[in-house]
Amino acid sequence: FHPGDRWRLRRIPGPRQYWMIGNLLDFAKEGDHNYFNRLHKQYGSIFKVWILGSNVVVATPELCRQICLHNSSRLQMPNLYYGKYWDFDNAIILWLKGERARTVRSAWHPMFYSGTLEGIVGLMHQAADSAVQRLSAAAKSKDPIDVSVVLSQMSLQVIAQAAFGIDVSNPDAVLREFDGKPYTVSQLIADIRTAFRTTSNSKCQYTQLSLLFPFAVPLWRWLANILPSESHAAALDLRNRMIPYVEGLIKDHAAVVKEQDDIIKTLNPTGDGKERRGVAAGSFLDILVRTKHKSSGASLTDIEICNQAFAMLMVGLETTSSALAFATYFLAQNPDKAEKLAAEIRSQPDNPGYSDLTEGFPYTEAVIREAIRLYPPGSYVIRAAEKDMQLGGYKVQKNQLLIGAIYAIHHDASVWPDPEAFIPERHLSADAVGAPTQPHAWLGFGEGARNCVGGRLAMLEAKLALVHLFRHHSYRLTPGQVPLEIVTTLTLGPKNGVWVTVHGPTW
Ligand code: HEM
Repeated sequence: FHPGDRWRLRRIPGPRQYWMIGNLLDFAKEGDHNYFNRLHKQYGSIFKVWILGSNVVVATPELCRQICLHNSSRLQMPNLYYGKYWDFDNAIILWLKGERARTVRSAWHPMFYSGTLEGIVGLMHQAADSAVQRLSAAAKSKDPIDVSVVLSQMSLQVIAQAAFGIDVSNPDAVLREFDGKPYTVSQLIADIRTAFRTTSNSKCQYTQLSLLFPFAVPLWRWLANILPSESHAAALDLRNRMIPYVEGLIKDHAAVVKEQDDIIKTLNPTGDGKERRGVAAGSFLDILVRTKHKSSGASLTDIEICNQAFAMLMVGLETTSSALAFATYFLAQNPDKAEKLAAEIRSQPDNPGYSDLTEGFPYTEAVIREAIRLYPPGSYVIRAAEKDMQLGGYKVQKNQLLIGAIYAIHHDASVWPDPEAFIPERHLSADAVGAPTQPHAWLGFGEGARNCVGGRLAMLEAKLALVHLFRHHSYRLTPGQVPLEIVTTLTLGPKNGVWVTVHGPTW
């Protein structure tokens, strides 16, 4: 069906590809992490698959690093939307390329400077305190609780407050009204989850058809809008709420900025209003509104700003809370490690500040890194080859889609001894038992110019959360969850949550 691809990649090993569907069925059935892991064991460090296009998959730290360092764009998913928000999907950071990607990424960076992060540590303590209160209530009632839900509410509280100053602690609080109907915090949370699930829309038949027959995209777009699939309809529906909501925030922000400028000008008529310009810690919107495109000097459009705001809520929520849920899962299974963690936490001040958290708590950090190693929320990276290149002894051509199979690398016994075991100590020193046998083997935040921008925020929040969760409580898994069921949408997360019973500080 794709004779050109078949011929070009003929020397690279890989599973049999079926007419039209390639390897899509196995990929969908097994989940990307299991599928690439199995193929890595069968075919080695480099192999080819066909999943909505031909892909060359690499599964060693060195090759993964090579594709990430030499290429800085990914696959662009087809845009199947109509109407006033059609441009929205063209601004998703994950798919941006070249100068536009650099500008938009640079708008994210100040969010993660030390000064900004220092400013939101207090907020993180508050959010973690609320999570602990819910866990204490579960300890009292002795009822099992899904810790992933508690952690995801905590992450949302942090990210929504830090980025927009929205208080999401009350699920019934009304954020705005649309056509006289209230838009509440719980609806926003549901919308973020749907947005996350439908971002790449790879399970929608029209997306699949567009990737199979790209020349007919206008036809698939038309069909998607008159006969939408379930996921396309959900994605459209939430755009009609979330985009006006964020647009409203931008308008409010502009009004506040103008008011402040007016006050400053009244107090200091010769000034130019720059006194206000110090970036208020946590105001992602403020940073975005003032970002200019590097070449044209033009401001970001409202749609671009909305999209980043949207993305911040999505990626900031699911990834960190999944990593924390996984960490709790492994700690609940390994009481000796949980005890060691609790001992480190109890040896430190109650409410550690920014530098205590970033410079201290080595075991806590090792626990998080180990949880992400075993279940990386970003289970693979994608790049498009910028030019013809040699990869693992094979020639690949410009524009070839390349995948770095993070999960498979993290589970490779030749890289990580005893790979299925939860051993946080392996991250503490190069000669520790279980330490990786190769450099750059931990790829939890990706690599290169398109690595995770939010890694520092994620690590800070995760450390602080564990400090709160394990200072006063210990956790036992409710039966029937080993091995944990995993779901992969845009990221990898626990399929049915992580159910635990909550107990006192020690086992
Ligand atoms: C434990 C939590 C997290 C994990 C494991 C994680 C992992 C990843 C991975 C693997 C990538 C792809 C990197 C690559 O292609 O090389 C990525 C990209 C990204 N992450 Fe994270 N992430 C986490 C938290 C966050 C947070 C909290 C934010 C922001 C608030 C964030 C924002 C982003 C963005 C914007 C990108 C795309 C960057 C680009 O395309 O240039 N992430 N993340």
